[in-house]
Amino acid sequence: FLVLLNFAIIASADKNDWFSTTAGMQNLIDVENNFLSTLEGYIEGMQMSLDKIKTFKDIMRKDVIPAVSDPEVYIGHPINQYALIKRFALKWSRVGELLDGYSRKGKETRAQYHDAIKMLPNEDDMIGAAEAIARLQSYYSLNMDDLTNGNVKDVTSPSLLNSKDCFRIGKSAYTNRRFDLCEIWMNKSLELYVEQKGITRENIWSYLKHKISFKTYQGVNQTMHINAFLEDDTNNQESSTAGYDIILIYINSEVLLVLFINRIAHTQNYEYKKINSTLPKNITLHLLQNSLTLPQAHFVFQQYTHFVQCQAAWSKKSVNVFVNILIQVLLFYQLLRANGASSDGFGKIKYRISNTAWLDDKDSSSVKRLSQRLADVTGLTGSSELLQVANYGMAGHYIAHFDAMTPDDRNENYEYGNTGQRIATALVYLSEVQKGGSTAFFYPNIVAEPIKGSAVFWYNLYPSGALDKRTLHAACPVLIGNKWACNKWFRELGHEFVRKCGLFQNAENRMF
Ligand SMILES: O=C(O)CCC(=O)C(=O)O
Ligand SMILES: [Fe+2]
Repeated sequence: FLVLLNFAIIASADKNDWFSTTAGMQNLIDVENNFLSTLEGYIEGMQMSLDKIKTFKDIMRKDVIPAVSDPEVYIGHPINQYALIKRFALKWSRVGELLDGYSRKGKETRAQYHDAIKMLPNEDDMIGAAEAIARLQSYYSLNMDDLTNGNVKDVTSPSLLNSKDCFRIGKSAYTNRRFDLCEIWMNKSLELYVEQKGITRENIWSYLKHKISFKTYQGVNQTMHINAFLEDDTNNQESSTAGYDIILIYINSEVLLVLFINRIAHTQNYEYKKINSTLPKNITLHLLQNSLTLPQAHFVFQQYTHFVQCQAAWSKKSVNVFVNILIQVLLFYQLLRANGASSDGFGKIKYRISNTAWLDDKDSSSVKRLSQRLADVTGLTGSSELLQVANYGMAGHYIAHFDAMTPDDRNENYEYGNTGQRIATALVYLSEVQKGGSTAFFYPNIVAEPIKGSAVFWYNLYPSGALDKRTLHAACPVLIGNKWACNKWFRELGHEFVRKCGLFQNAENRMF
């Protein structure tokens, strides 16, 4: 502006022959002086703006250094995930404002950021990230002091949660009607409060003032709902002791499967945070039994029909190769945020936080081999769905559900398609998860820990076609690590003769 002004003064003056008199030349000195102050002002402005950019850049660089040093480990930690989303949603999104919009280079750079930012994490992701932290804290009863210091069960993060972060997390809990969690986070926000832009103590108090109503809030408790749903069945079942038989199955001297066969145990405890019995992770070799042929393996497999954890123990090396190929195949697919029915219609849902892709046997020889292997071992060679690969996100989970449709679903007129119900599920783990991410089975009260290359198999239906409510299961939130898994769902069509009806409604699954 100043530069223009000075030009204006000169332009408005008559053009003299400056050389013809010294009197006028004095004006030139004033003009020069003005020019200099103008330039100095300009430089100072530029300098300030550069300093701002440099400060911003330095702060960002400091945050990014630990991320680039080992991205996979970094991303496996929930507080880092939160920090990463926050950097994009709240910091990178504003970088354009710092850049000068006048020079050609400045304009270009601004435009580049602007275009890229549209694709990157935004406010919605920030809310999702805040919800994820609240979910982890509550499911795994994480210590709040540790958590805000970036320590999750002794795995540390260079990122911390400040008062504003706690406020944001508390707010998301409030929106989700988790007033109990809102209170915890708002109290923490108050504790960590220091004078800063965009948040006052009053803001925090405005949430805490609702404390009385928090306490009296009676929400619909999903766990209670599930208990009620299962109650009629639990009374009818005879109880048996929990325990596992372990059988290893060899094919051509290569271990094909390890079966963990558990006998069903009864419990009234359906909350997954309370489940602490885990399946044994390391298989002891002295439990090895006889080497079997594929039909024999098939036969043994069929004897144990309820909850079977089968460890695909083909050599560790080939498991890695297989997994890598599968994940590479995935790169050609767009992973989509898992959709499902919710009260808001079909769309983004909170009960399942994962991205999924459907892979066809035609897509790659490894997909085909996996489908074939699952069909061979289970004997379910009839209709099945494409392989569904899932990658879980921040605190990624899937709340208690049945894979098959429930009578309620049917009332809502969901269609089975022309292949019928999902009679069975094979859930194959494609990665291990450092902490969390287990699959919880409520009725036998066991959790399957993801073991890369292993699978859990169960029938969702009795042979009569009735839903087996004991298959209620959930994916527990991923606490630390990256979880990849895939589902193969076998449908009814084509299995009519493979899996015949028993003589009564709840006849157990058993092959003859
Ligand atoms: O990932 C898991 O542990 C369970 C997934 C699941 O139950 C499903 O996708 O239906
Ligand atoms: Fe499931």
